[in-house]
Amino acid sequence: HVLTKKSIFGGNEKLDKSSKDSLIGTCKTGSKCVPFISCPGHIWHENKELCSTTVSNTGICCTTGKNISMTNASKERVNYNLHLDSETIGVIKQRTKNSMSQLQAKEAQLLAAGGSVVLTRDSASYGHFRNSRRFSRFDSYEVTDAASRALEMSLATKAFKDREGLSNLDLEQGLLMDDLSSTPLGHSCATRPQCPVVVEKYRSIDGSCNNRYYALWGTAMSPMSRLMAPSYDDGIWSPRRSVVDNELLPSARRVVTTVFTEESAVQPEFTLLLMQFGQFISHDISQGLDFTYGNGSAISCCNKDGTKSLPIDSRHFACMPIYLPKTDSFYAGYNQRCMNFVRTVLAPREDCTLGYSQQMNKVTHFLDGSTIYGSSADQTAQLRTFEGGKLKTFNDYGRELLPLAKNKDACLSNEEGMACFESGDTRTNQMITLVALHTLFLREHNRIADVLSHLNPTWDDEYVFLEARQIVVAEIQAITYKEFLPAILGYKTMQEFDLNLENGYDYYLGYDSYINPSIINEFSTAAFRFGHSIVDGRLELYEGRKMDQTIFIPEVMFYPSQMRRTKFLDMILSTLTGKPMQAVDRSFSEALTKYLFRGGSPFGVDLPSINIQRGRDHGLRPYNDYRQLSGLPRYNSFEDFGSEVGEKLAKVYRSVDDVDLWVGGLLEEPIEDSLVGPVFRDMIAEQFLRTKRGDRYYFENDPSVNPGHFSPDQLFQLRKASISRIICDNNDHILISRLAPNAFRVPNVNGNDFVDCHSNSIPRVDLRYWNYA
Ligand code: HEM
Ligand SMILES: [Ca+2]
Repeated sequence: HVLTKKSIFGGNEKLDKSSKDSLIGTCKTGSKCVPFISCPGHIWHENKELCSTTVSNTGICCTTGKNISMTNASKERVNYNLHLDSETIGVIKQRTKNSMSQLQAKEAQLLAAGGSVVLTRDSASYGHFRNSRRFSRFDSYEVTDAASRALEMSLATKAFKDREGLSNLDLEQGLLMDDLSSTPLGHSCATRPQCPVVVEKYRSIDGSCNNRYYALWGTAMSPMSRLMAPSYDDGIWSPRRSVVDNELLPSARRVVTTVFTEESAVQPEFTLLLMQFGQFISHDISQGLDFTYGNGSAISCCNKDGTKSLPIDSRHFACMPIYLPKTDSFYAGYNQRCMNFVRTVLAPREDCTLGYSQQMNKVTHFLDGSTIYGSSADQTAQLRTFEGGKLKTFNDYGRELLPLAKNKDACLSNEEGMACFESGDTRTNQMITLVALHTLFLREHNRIADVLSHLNPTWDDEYVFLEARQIVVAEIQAITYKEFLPAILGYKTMQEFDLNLENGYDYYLGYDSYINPSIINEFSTAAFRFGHSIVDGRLELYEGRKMDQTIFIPEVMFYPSQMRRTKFLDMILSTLTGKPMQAVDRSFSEALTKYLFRGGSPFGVDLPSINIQRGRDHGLRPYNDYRQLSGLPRYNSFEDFGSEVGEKLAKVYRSVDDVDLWVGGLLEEPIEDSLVGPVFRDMIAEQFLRTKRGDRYYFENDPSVNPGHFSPDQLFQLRKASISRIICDNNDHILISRLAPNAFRVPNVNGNDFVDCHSNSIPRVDLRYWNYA
């Protein structure tokens, strides 16, 4: 019996049934059995045909793989074409222009008035804003320009919607399909990259032209994609409201203090390194930036002392401050009633149509080491030495650290003797354990560059750089799919979604040019933020057996100077690989809920509240809608969440259909051997499937797809890559000579026993297979 693997996505490769376990299932010809989430457009189809994706899991027969998102009500969709004639466009254009000038005039007015409309550097909210740091002045200009063009299109959509009397549903269904590029509104559209005619052997730095037909897919500064159309009150950008009476949703902070706790419970199987690697790769694939004023300064939405939010007409249009209840168990003690929150910048739609707003992803959507190399040619150039293919380092008395940041704003303090680092990602200094990972991969690049130069003496700087980068990216991908994802998702899900690496010398044959590799908004704004629950607020550092210190993490956020202590990196790595992470549950360290980025002030910001608010900012639909998307029954009452949590939810939300995605997802029971519940599991698995199947340069792809493909021998080597090997090869060799073979798992449990770094149990990627001389 022969199944067609790629038929639904356009290809027609024949596969033997026995070759892929994930293809168990019987569907009519022309359709494929996939997990529900992989087939969004069809979930709501009347004649849905069920099938089984693995022995135990139910899926759906799917005839299209295009990422079309429809809402529940799409059955009632009326099919009519709207024509944007030149008169209509003229009117819209004029209205948009007026609205834009009004916004600009107001901004200027706010800035001129001064006072509390700009954040002060000493506040915790300014620490939060540091996560939005632009790389350079030019970078800042580019973001602002793209964001304001996108905003223009949103305003144009509003004008059109009002004029034609359209409903929100019309917008959700993407009814406005006319390409406006040749109309007067065209200048607001995304600039389409010019792709080289000759095939490029290496992936571009900004991710452009990865897809041969959709050059923008996955490119830095392009919009995030979505599983489902957004839920906005106006159908365009204003935050959703309660389904009960269209009143405001409960304060995000009130949800946090009512539903979440701050207890510490360890996850005994996995180490803190799993947490830290998770943040590292989340930074590789996603970064939303907050709006700023045109001059780059940080927007404040609260008054100076935080006792109230600024009135709507005297604050920036991107303000969405978080209301802090008078009775708040923590912030009330500091008389705080307002937490700053600024909305994410928008990106022009790829297809130059009118429609709902879309959030920009600042970095390349691909898992391509952009945290190391940057997401623009400009940025990469500043990180390279242009000698021997290497990246710049700061040589601190013989220890190679990340280069020092020139930007005074990159850390809390950037004085003489302190340290503050530069890398391909502007969030590096946020966490000292994150700095440690960046340092390891920087050293790995330079280590590989040295070996390659030695093996191939005729190669010039450029060639060594590109080859070393390609190997480092392959290692990151191998570690992610071989070690990281199985820990998060469990082996069954890895199989069901076809996420495992191929074996031996085989190429992966699943690339599909119809798959949009872009980051899914629901993934980065909710599902992958499950990681905030596994953070431990305190890090115990030891020098051998001697206790060195306990770090309360807010003390080292944007303050990584201790990296300069000789034994510090090794101590950090010992802790990351030796101590268990926290459990995935509804409990968060107070380091994140009370003291985040506090710097010198007595209180910080609350990350869980920010996550909830961010979900509303990005128009994420309520949790229940995504249950349906995953093929699960909707919850009808709060009780369905379990009686204890249900009661808590009922205290804050007025309907189960109001519960925010991030909240609902975290409250789920983990399924089978996975760390997360079914909805988050589906979203994470679907994202990493697209990240793999939609990346032409994915390291296992074959020569017919990947112009920079590896040889079978090289692939065989790359599949040996492991996070333990990366640490063994790139630590300071002062305190670390032994590690467990899988450093994401707690050592000395289930055979994951410490071995010497020279042992074959932590295999090496043998670079002699890159000898072309
Ligand atoms: C010490 C640990 C961490 C800190 C202090 C931290 C802090 C933050 C902050 C401040 C944001 C931006 C929030 C916003 O304004 O919306 C953020 C976003 C995010 N975090 Fe974390 N985080 C940590 C660890 C993690 C981990 C372990 C993961 C995943 C395994 C993770 C996944 C994410 C994701 C996916 C985003 C959204 C990125 C984007 O699209 O902008 N974080 N985090
Ligand atoms: Ca990337």
